[in-house]
Parts: sequence; C-alpha cells; structure tokens
Amino acid sequence: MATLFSSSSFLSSPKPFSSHKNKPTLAIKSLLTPTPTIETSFPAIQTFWTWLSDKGIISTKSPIVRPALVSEGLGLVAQKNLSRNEVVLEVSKKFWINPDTVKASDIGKFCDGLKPWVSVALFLIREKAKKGDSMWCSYIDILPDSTNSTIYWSEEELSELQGTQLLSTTVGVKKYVESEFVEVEEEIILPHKNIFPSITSDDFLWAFGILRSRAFSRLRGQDLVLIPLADLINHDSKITTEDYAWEIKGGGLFSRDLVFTLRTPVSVKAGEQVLIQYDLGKSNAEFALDYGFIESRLDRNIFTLTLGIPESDPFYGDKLDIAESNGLAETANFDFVLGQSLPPKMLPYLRLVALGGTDAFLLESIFRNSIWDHLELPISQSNEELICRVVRDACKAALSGYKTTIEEDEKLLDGGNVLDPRLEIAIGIRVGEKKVLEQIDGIFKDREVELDELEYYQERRLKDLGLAGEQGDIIFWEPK
Ligand SMILES: C[S@@+](CC[C@H](N)C(=O)[O-])C[C@H]1O[C@@H](n2cnc3c(N)ncnc32)[C@H](O)[C@@H]1O
Repeated sequence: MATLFSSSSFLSSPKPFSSHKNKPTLAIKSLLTPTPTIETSFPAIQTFWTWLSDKGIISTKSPIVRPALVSEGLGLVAQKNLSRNEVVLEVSKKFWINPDTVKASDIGKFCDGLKPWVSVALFLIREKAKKGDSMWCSYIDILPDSTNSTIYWSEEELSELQGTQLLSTTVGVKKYVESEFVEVEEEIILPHKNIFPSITSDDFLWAFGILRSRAFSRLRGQDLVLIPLADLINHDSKITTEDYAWEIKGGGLFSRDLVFTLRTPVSVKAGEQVLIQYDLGKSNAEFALDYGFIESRLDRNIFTLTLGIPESDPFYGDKLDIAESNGLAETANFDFVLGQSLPPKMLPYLRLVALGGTDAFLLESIFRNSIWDHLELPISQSNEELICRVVRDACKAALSGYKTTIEEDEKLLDGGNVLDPRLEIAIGIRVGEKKVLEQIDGIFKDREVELDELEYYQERRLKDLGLAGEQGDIIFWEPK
C-alpha cells in the first residue's frame, strides 16, 4: 500500500538561523515601525496619491481612504467613520492591470498565447525597468521588493522549515516559476532582446510573488487582475466574513465601464485602517506561501495526507474503479485540520487501499454498488489493524523529519523575545503541522486499542441474515 506523506527534507545540512539580510524590502522599509503608524507623507505615497488623482482614478478632494504606512507595510486608512458594507473605493477597468492591459500594450504582440500570469509578470518587469518612462511608474514604485512569502526566503531561512510540507511546496513552486522562466526566456525574452533587456529569473520570481500576494482572482470573468490602490488592502484575522469585500459592477449592455468596488466588511473609525478577510479557506501554509504571514487560529493548521493505490497491488484495477466511482482517484489528498475529525472519505479510501487476503471477495463486481457503504464501516480486524499501523508509521516518519519538538517550538514562541517575522512563521508552521500529525496518530492509536471491540463486515452480515445475536454470538438452529 503506497502511503505518500510528502514531507521532504530538501536541505541536507540545516544551518543555524541568523537574521536575514533579505527582509521584505519595501522601498519604505526604514520607516516601518511595529506599532500601527498612520503615515501618509512619505514621498512614494505622495507621488502615488498625486498619480491617482491626476489619472482620475480617485477624487482626492474628499477621499474615503488614503494609502498610508502601517505595520503591515502599506495599507488603506479611513478618512471618515465608515459603516459596515460602505464603499471604500471604486477603480475603473482602464486602471487595472490584467492580460488585456498587456495585449493592448507595446509587448502585446509578443505575449500572445502566454499564460495570463506570465504575460502580466513580463509586463510588470518591463514597466518597472522603464522607470519614469512608464505610465505605471508611481504605482510600481510602491510595490514591495519582496514580502515574507517563503518563495523569497534564503536557504538558511528555509532550513527552519525542515520536514514541513510547506518546504516541499515552496521548493515545488520555485521550480515551477523557474521552469516557466526558462521557457519564456527561450521563446520571448532572448529572441526580442531589444524589448526585454536583461530580465533575470529573480525578476520573474519577484513578479510572481507580487501577483500571488496582491492580484485579485475569481472576479467576474477576470482570472487575474492587479488593481492599483485596492491592492493595498491588508488582512485581518478577526474579520470572519468574506462578504461585501469586493465585486465588479457594470459592463451590462447599456452600462458604463466595468468598475471594481471595495467595501469595508466592518465599521471603521476615521484614522483606522480598513481591513478585510483574504480567504477563510486558506491554510497557514498557503498564507505563508502567498502572503508571508500566518494566523494563530487553530483551523488554519492543516496537514495533507496523500494516499494512493499502488500499481503493484494485485487488485489495482478493481480498486481504482471503485475509487473513481466514488469521486476519488489513484491518489487522493486528504486535508486534515487541527482540532477536527478525520476528513470524510478518508477511512473508506484507506480500507479500500488496504483491502486484500480473505477480504478481497468484496472487490468482486457483484458488490460494486454496495462496496463503498461497506467500506464506511470496519471490514475486518486485519484490514483495520493494517490501516492503523500504516497511518501511525507514516505519522511517526513525518514527525521524525522535523528538527525540533513541539515543546521546543512553543518555548521559542513564548520566550518573550521579539522574533524575526520569517522565523516566527517557520516555527508557527512546523508546530502546527506537528500538532496535526500527533492528532492523527492519536486517533489511530485509540482505534488500535478498540480493534477487538469493533464490529466487522462478517458480523454485520450474519446479523443482517438473522444469524447472529446483538452481542455477536452465533445463533444455531438446534434440530428438535
Ligand atoms: C495585498 S498586499 C497589501 C498591501 C501591502 N501591505 C503593501 O505594503 O503593499 C498583501 C501583502 O500585505 C501584507 N499583509 C497583509 N495583511 C497582513 C497581515 N495581517 N499581517 C502581515 N502582513 C500583512 C503581506 O506582505 C501581504 O503579502
């Protein structure tokens, strides 16, 4: 039975953590302070503000929000008291940056057929290189050089994630971005050197991270769109509704241009920051990868169990057929959330994968319509014992891949020292994953203890046929 827990140790010799040189290098980082400071006079913000006004993107006469320096970098600060659901800003489509913007630009003809994000990434890099000659220059100037997303971490910083799923994901994402860069470099950048001078893979990673952390997606008909000013909105974990935050209006037959509208999901006092909930469904690992921060909420801690039917299984074909008829496949990912019960379908899938020996008759085609119902309950002691052992072994193997214990991590977090934000993310992620793994192990440990008392398929079948009593004793018909 193939049980693939994807916790890889990418870095062979972890080095001790030292404060990184590569902190999020917002152009304005020297003005960042740990306390929320409403600072609007910084030159780059001023220039951006003037640009927004000159372009008519917003009216600067009686603005509802203004960009300002806050503890999260830049943010939007209310200029008056706002009630819940009040419109905070509106940005017309002509000021969005999306694949249509690229198409209409001077590089449009070179970007035909590129993935939407790749074309927007090239556009951003090129506009950035143009400096003052770009119409987007004032916007591009306020974009950070990096965030605390794990894609920007040094190898030394990444070594703090040793053993975590986030490390493998980060490595995978960086490889993906690199391979996209190699392709676009060969096909577009090098053949048109005069248009795209000296674009490096670091530039490409920068653009990828910018899009990942601030592009709006899943908007009506828009796969990926950067909306200047709106993309300064920061996240607040205390806001637990995604409603009312943003929408696209207009675009009907007789209506005006499409407009992006941002609303505040909660009431805000003048001078306070307007904040939204980015995504209630994201895990801390996704937050760390996309945005470079995590939350303390328990259910943001998720460990993904990847289970699969090995091709070498003598019943591979039948098992795959059953899995597919029930919405699963040869491999299946189960997201296990801290503090919650096992993901639905996980136990039946595990039992299916482990099915063999004298239980294999259940794989015969006459059971095809009822097999999943049977798999919802324990099949046999040996099957249940096997799934417990395999899951527990996998948890132990994954847990041995981390270089610290939960206690050591908690001590670091509660030690009263101000930690580097990236180290704090790393500790939060690894402690969260380990807690989930311990919880999974605990569930299957308890199950192992109950194995003798569980009711299995044969017993249920005998009961159904009226051949077994409620206590499991076999009823014989004695000849009279
Ligand atoms: C959509 S942008 C928001 C504007 C951003 N603060 C800036 O300076 O440009 C998202 C980024 O803001 C920062 N951010 C947003 N909410 C945050 C939070 N609650 N804690 C820490 N950083 C946050 C992260 O760097 C994230 O990648």
